[in-house]
Order: sequence, then C-alpha cells, then structure tokens
Amino acid sequence: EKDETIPGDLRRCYEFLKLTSRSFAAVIMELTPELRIAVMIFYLVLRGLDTIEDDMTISLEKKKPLLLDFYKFIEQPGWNFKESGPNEKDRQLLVEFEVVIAEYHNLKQGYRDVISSIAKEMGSGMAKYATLAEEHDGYSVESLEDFDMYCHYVAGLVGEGLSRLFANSDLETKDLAKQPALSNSVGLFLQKTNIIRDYREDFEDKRQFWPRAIWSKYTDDFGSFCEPGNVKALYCLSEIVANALEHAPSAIEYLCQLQNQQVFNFVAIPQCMAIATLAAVFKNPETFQTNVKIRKGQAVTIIMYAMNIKAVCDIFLRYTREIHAKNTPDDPNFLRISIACGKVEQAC
Ligand SMILES: COc1cccc([C@H]2O[C@H](CC(=O)N[C@@H](CC(=O)O)C(=O)O)C(=O)N(CC(C)(C)C)c3ccc(Cl)cc32)c1OC
Repeated sequence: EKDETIPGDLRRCYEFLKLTSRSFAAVIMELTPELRIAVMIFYLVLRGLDTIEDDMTISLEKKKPLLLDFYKFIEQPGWNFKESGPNEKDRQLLVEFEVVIAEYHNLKQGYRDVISSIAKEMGSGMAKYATLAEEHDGYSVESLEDFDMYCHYVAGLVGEGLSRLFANSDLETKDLAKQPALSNSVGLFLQKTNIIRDYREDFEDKRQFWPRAIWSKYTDDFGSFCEPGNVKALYCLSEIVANALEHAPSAIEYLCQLQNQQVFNFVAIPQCMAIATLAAVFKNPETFQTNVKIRKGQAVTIIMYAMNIKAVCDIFLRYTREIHAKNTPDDPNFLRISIACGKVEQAC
C-alpha cells in the first residue's frame, strides 16, 4: 500500500532500496531514521555508480567520463541516465535517478560531503580499472597490491564512507572515522569474499578479479579451474581464502568499537555472512561451478544472533573452526590458513 505520509521521492527511494537488495534493505531499515535515510541515499548512489561500471554495453570512452563525473551529476537536480543496457539489473534506478538526487539534497551538509567525496574517489578508481581491463582483455588485477587497491576502490571506500556517516550522526564515536585502515578492512573482507564466491559467474562474464599473482602459481590458464577434479584449483582457492581471512581480525576490531545497537547489527550481519561464506567455499569444488550460497538456516541464525560482540565472536569462531577442520597438510597453504584461523581466535 502507498504510504501517503512519506514524500514521493523518499518513498520511491525506499522502493529502489528494496528492489536492489531485499535482504540488505531490511538491515538498513533497522537504522534510526536520520542515519537510515543517509545510508539509503549513499547505498543508492553507489548502486548507480556500480550499474555504470558493470555495464559492458557502454563503451570505455563513454563510461570513463560517466564514472569520473558521477559525483558532479548527483549535484544536478533532475539528472538521470537512460542508456543502460537492457540486462542491467538496476537500470530503472538510473532512469529515475532524479529521485535519489532530490533526497540527496535534503540531507545534512555533513552527510552530502561524505557521499560526494566517496563517489568522486570511487568513480576515479573504477575509471582506472575499467581502462586497465580494456587494455589487458579483462585482466586488470595482477599483483596482490592491485587486488587490495581494486577492492579499496569498490568496497574499502564504502567502509570509510559509512564510518564517516556514523560519526556525523553522533550515534558513533568520531574515532572510527579516524581509522580508515580498519574501515577499509571491513570492506575488503566483504569484497574479497564476494570475488571468491563469484568466480564462475564472473568467469562467464569474461571478468577476472582473482589476482594473477595468486592463480598463476597453480595454472597458466585461469579458466582451467572449471575442470572438475582439478586439485590445483582447490589449493589456489585456499590461498585466496587465506588472503581474505586475514582481514577478519580487523573486522572484529571494528565491531568492538561500535556503540549503537542498530549500527552494530547493520555492520555485523554482512561480516558474519562473509565468514560463513568463506567456510562454505573453502576446499569446496562447487565454488568453480556455481555461486556457493550459505544455507537459509545459517543466514537466519546469523540475523537472529549477531546482536553483540560476544555472539559475533562465537559465530566467527564457529566458522573459523570449520575452516581449520578442513585444512590438510598436503595443501601448500596449510600453515597460512592455520595461522589466519589462530589470529581470528586471538581477536575474539
Ligand atoms: C562499514 O562498512 C559496511 C558496513 C555494513 C555493510 C556494508 C556493505 O554491506 C553490503 C551487504 C550486502 O549488500 N549484501 C548483499 C549480499 C551480497 O551482495 O552477496 C545482500 O544482502 O543482498 C555489501 O556487500 N556492500 C557492497 C560492498 C561489499 C562492495 C561494499 C555494501 C554496499 C553499500 C553499503 Cl552502504 C554497504 C555495504 C559495509 O561496507 C563495507
């Protein structure tokens, strides 16, 4: 039913939020109204940027200025974009983007400054990697530094932006906004887990985010991991899981500093989904065939229990022990995985 008390643009923004990510939208709705609206607009601005970056029907010479100038477009009342490809999941968001911009202008200056500065930095990073990908036939993540830099642009910056939004809302200390490395790690933990989970989907889309510095130690053809029974693929998976798992202690450290219950839930739930996903993909050949998803019951348990740092530590310890139990000495990454699990235990 249409809620007439909410202004038209805001109502449409809530509809887009639910359209773009049903489960995460429910978590955003838990936040107190002022912060909820700021986070929702931030989320929709990021989705708009991501929809342009993801759209392979837009040529690079057209995509680059769109990404670089996106932070300027959100300052233009009435701006929208009607040239997304027909398959772009969130193309309608860009077609009606003027409603996001209208609500963006209703935000406090402090919130607008955060959203604008993150959109500017992210657009510039995305433009850089879109150019690299075009020049290297989709292969833009070479070294481990490239891997962390790419994930910083698309996810680390989101963590940094949210820490600054939390600080602006006065619901959280200003200290978190002064620890960009910690906020960055929260984003890298989620993004690296998504990149691992999405191996097959991205491969089919001719996109490759696993760093060459890792996979080239196990094969000279990135696509060979799709072959069933490929043991080297599982060892490569162990190494990239170790790389992601090494951000988990920072995620715990970040969560320890949160004071507000709704903010805690908003941050903790995706982090717990990520550690559960890492445990599900680790040593799992299915990872190279399809998107491995955690079971519905696990997701429900996380949503119900990830309410305080003790419960979150119990969840992290449960899944870290699951990973440790599947770790075997024949794996060249055996020690690295074991140490990473130990560091999660120490952080808890
Ligand atoms: C302090 O930092 C955070 C605290 C809480 C949540 C997130 C993070 O969580 C969702 C959670 C989410 O969107 N989950 C999806 C499931 C999925 O994508 O697999 C969902 O539940 O639909 C997520 O994945 N991303 C996307 C990036 C990782 C690229 C940032 C994301 C995009 C925009 C915003 Cl405002 C926030 C987030 C944080 O961002 C780091």
